[in-house]
Amino acid sequence: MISIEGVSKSFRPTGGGPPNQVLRSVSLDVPRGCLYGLIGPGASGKSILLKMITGLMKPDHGRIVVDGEDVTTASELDLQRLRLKFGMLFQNNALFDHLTVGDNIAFPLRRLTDLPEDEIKKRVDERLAHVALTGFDTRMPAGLSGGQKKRVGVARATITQASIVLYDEPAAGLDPVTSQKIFDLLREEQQASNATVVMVSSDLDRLLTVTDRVGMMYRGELIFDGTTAEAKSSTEPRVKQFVHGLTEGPL
Ligand SMILES: Nc1ncnc2c1ncn2[C@@H]1O[C@H](COP(=O)(O)OP(=O)(O)OP(=O)(O)O)[C@@H](O)[C@H]1O
Repeated sequence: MISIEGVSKSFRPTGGGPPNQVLRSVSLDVPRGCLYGLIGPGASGKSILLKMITGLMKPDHGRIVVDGEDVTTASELDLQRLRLKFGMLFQNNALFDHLTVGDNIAFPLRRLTDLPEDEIKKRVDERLAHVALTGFDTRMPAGLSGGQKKRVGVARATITQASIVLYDEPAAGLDPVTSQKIFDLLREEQQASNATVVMVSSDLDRLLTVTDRVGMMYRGELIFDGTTAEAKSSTEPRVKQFVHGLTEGPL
């Protein structure tokens, strides 16, 4: 369960001028075992909210409680322990080019746990099988297609069996069929582990095929929170325009 309570954040421009308020008193509960899709136009605050859930960025006001622990006041030491709870696939969190596929996937386990190497290898092989890349462990990322790289990213994000998994644009740059396959894979992973997942994606047509609930951000505010069906039938003009990709409307 992720509980976001009245979170606000502003940035001061380096050259002076008025602060840019990027989150405005956002409150939101993501229930355990929910696949939550966070949508909204560019620069509306979606990625910032994901970063705050991990404790990577602190809000100016409000707090975020993850499985009963307040990540906004957690010390660096607490956060290190808490990061075992999190699997992440961030927008620019590309694979390490100098590491093999197997070492990329093993990376969170080596950094966050002291599991023996044979156990790590077992888990890497199991993850590779899950994302249909058995035998790819010694390959280098440069030799993979875009879709294969994303699947390696999914394997890395899920290897610690984290109870909370965050994805920022997990299928960006892929063709529609490969993109749908990535979303289906994420959904399967989430259901198999009953993880709580928050996913940002601008590929609404595919995102909304796998979400349980949807939230829409607009200029730093959460203007909608409801089930996927409610999002699709919303009459709120901004939500309706965005969800259905209409050219006419307030956006
Ligand atoms: N470190 C930072 N310093 C200053 N401003 C920032 C910083 N990070 C983000 N912002 C600003 O916060 C706002 C929200 O950014 P965010 O990345 O959360 O948007 P987003 O909704 O994820 O957008 P997109 O869909 O384009 O990725 C933007 O105006 C951005 O310029």
